[in-house]
Amino acid sequence: PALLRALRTAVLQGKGSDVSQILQSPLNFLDQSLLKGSKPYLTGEAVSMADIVLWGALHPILSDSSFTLGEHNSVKTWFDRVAAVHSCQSAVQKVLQGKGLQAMKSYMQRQPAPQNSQCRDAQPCNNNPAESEERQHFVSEEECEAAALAWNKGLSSCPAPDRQHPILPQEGKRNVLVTSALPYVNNVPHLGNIIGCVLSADVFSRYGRLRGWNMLFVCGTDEYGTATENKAREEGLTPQQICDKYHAVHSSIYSWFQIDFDFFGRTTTEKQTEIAQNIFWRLHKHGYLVEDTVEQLRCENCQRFLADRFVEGTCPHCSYPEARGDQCDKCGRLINAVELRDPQCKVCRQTPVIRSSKHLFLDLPKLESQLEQWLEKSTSTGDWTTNAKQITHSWIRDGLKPRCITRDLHWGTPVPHPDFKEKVFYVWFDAPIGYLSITANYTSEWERWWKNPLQVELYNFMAKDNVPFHSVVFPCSLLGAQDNYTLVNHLVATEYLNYEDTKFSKSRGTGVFGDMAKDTGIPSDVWRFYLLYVRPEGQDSAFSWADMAMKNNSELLNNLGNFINRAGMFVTKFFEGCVPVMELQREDKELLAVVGWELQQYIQLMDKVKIRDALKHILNISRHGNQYIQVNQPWKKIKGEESERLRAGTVTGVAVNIACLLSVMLLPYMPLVSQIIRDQLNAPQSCVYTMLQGSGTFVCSLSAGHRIGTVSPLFQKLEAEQIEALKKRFGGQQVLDVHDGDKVRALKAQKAEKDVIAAEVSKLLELKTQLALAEGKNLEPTSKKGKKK
Ligand SMILES: Nc1ncnc2c1ncn2[C@@H]1O[C@H](COP(=O)(O)OP(=O)(O)OP(=O)(O)O)[C@@H](O)[C@H]1O
Ligand SMILES: N[C@@H](CCS)C(=O)O
Repeated sequence: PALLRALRTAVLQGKGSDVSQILQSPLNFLDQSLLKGSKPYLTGEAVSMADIVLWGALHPILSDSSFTLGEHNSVKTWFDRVAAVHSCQSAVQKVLQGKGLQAMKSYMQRQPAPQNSQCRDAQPCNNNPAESEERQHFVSEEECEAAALAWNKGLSSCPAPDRQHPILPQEGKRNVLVTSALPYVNNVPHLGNIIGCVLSADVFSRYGRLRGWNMLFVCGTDEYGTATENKAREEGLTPQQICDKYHAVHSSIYSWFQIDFDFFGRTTTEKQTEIAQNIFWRLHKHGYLVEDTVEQLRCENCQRFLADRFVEGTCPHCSYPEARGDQCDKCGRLINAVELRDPQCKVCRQTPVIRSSKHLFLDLPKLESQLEQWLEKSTSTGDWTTNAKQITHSWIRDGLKPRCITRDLHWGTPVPHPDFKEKVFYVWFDAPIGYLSITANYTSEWERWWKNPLQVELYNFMAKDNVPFHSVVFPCSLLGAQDNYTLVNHLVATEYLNYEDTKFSKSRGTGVFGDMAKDTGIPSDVWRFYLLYVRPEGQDSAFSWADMAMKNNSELLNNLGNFINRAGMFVTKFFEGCVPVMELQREDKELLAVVGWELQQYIQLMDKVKIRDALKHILNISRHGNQYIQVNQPWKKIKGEESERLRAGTVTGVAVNIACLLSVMLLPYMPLVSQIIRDQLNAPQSCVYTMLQGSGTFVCSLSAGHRIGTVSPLFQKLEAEQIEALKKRFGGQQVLDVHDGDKVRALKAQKAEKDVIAAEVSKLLELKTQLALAEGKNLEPTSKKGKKK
């Protein structure tokens, strides 16, 4: 980063004279390293890759006549030595073509402008090896002293917040109600579903608890509607059986991912019927429901109206050929099923016909001005993600239309109106009411959360496709019901996580699914870490096996794990397991200030639910820590004279305290690893609640004399072959699983025609062959085992 700044200043701004100052600190560091190493090259007696890379990077600046190396004699000698290498000389010719620094101009113009201005122009800039061009905080004398003062205060006796159920809003507390979108109960959740809703909400809830807020985190399965009816048909089970089966599947996957709900419920309950019908009658009473006759698709073969997910066809907006009857997966637009081009019944693939039926509509246009008033307040005072604001804005801009809230189905909350008694509520009218009914199943005092907007702050977590239902349709239901409901204050929507190069899809079986993650043998904390590292914040992102291995090996193993393990091992090996006496020098105080600054950035970002960005600051801290250990070399100093041993002690003590801080910051992301670190360090429980208070303070939590526990490595390397094997094993299996386990069995259970079953069996065999080929297995002739002669 310092070099990029120097180049920018010299090449684009023509301020060559500022370059020495910008590069001073990294060049000091390099000079000292060369001096200490007393070797001709960076890593030893022979020129290495490190020499070539660093020399090549520095060459344009250092070889420019306007720049003088001043006191940096070791750098100068080294630089000239590498420059004498023949291939380096020819590379210089080829790249700079005799134009010197100006040859870099077009390259520099293509580089993004630095975004973070922590390190102001003309100030010395430390080199931060983080991936981005992010700058380290430049530390003043006052900041160093303030950091040392704060550190010396140590832990306060902050009491652990109680988490006694039922959790209810409390006077004088920040009462935070967190929901994550209720996943449909029609299949096993994939990694996209997990990061999009439950995992993000979990991280924020855990963080809120550490901040001492009074948090309630509720979620549950969304069980009504065509998704369930379809699945029941496919599996030859009743909708209730499907709900019971997949509710258990979801619960067990979330518990493996350590999603710490206060309550995980479901929507098929009496409370749901009671509350949904109550809201319905209130809307009816206040005149926000209108009747209309609508044209609907009906499959004469199946003898049913084809609502929502029972029908597929070409999207009238973007021509995506597999759009559903309620929403297009590609453009995200909501669709009226009769508008689909070439519609097909999803069950029998016949073309449906159009029939009319009488329905009830939520009168959104009548609620529009109330909605806009509320939206203006909520979006300006709360933390709505940019996509949430944009999607909502585009809905309002296009003008609201009445929305049908009833369906001709069986599996749903019954519409209580006598003229519509054959119908049920549309799942998107019903599902968000699930948040209320699930809370009601948790505590009879649920209204203290849900009818208490002055005392409660509501955060809704979801992915982008769910936004309009949470920002427009559901708020309109609640506003129209006029019962002082708590409306969303912070709508947090992710973009999509893609699988390698394609979209995750439950119904299409693409991607890695929750149950597979468990079978990989990779710990759930590592899955959490990687998903949060690539959380689609601001733009779509992608899960990639190779990238997961790389992040595990570089960030977790080499950076974070390495630092924490080394810090603990030094205490164990050199100080008999007791934290040594620390006498802080300027360099240590500077580190305390830098770490404190990273901690404050983390808190500011987490407060704004920038979960992915905040994680980078944890990794920055361990990078600073590694550098600090590397420069100070306590393993050497411990063998020196008294003053050196004291120095080794200070460095070890500071490092192990940073490790303790890291365990606290990591808790929302990797709860198990966080606990293991604190167990290894035998850290006092109060450290968890002290350091994240206010704007964040890095205090000494393991003081001299503190005895730590047994230290052991935290992470394991993921080998390339292992990842390749996992990719093959899990990459495309879901299609086969669904096919194998469900379809053929269901057809047999339904006593389908022989040739229909035979067709499915042959598809299944084909898939098995493809899978075997993908796994590199030899193809055996089909076994005749068990066949009757
Ligand atoms: N790729 C994704 N990345 C992030 N969140 C997602 C992704 N796909 C779905 N979600 C979110 O997960 C939740 C469940 O979505 P849903 O059940 O529609 O999953 P799906 O894979 O799109 O299913 P299907 O393919 O059957 O439509 C919703 O909150 C949705 O916004
Ligand atoms: N079941 C919906 C969310 C309802 S809040 C979905 O999974 O998209």
